[in-house]
Amino acid sequence: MANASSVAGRPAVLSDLIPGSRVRDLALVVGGAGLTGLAAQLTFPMWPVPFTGQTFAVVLVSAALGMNRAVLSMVLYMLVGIAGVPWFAEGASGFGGATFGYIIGFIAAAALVGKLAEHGGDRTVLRTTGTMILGNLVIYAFGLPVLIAVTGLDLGGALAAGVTPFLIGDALKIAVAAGLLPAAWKLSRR
Ligand SMILES: O=C(O)CCCC[C@@H]1SC[C@@H]2NC(=O)N[C@@H]21
Repeated sequence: MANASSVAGRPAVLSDLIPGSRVRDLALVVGGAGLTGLAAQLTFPMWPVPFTGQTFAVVLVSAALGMNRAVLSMVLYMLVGIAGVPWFAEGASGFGGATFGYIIGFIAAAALVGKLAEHGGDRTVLRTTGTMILGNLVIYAFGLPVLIAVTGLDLGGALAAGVTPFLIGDALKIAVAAGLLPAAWKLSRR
């Protein structure tokens, strides 16, 4: 599942530095879903939307894996959770619910963050921060309509329940993730 630049011999995203192909890709996809499931259990219960570690995992995994593998990883995360594995926030599973839009948003964010990373959006702290902020905004954009539909909140109420309380925490998660990727590139000297 190589992308254009890794085919040309230059690693496009961090995980291209790992040798291998199919088995490597499978391990990365499964590992990314697993990390997101673990991060979902780092949670601070709030109603109707809990604070969790998921956004940290989503932006980190997406930038490190690139678009195709990241999208597959988040689709796997969603499908396994729908199938009954309790690895959504607070040990939940199944289809639907007030926070299901965010889970769909993880897939869209994976596409955007992964694509931007393939084009160098994870090479400096500043660029990585911008890439990850965009990904986080996509997660909110998918989360809000479902939150409104399921809870009956109006837009103002949904923003107050589903976005505003998370701005600082999500920014801190991005600050950590945005420091890790360029540092890893530097260590790899590529
Ligand atoms: O039910 C789930 O597994 C999804 C929970 C989504 C939580 C959202 S993601 C964006 C925002 N940041 C957080 O820490 N929590 C919410």
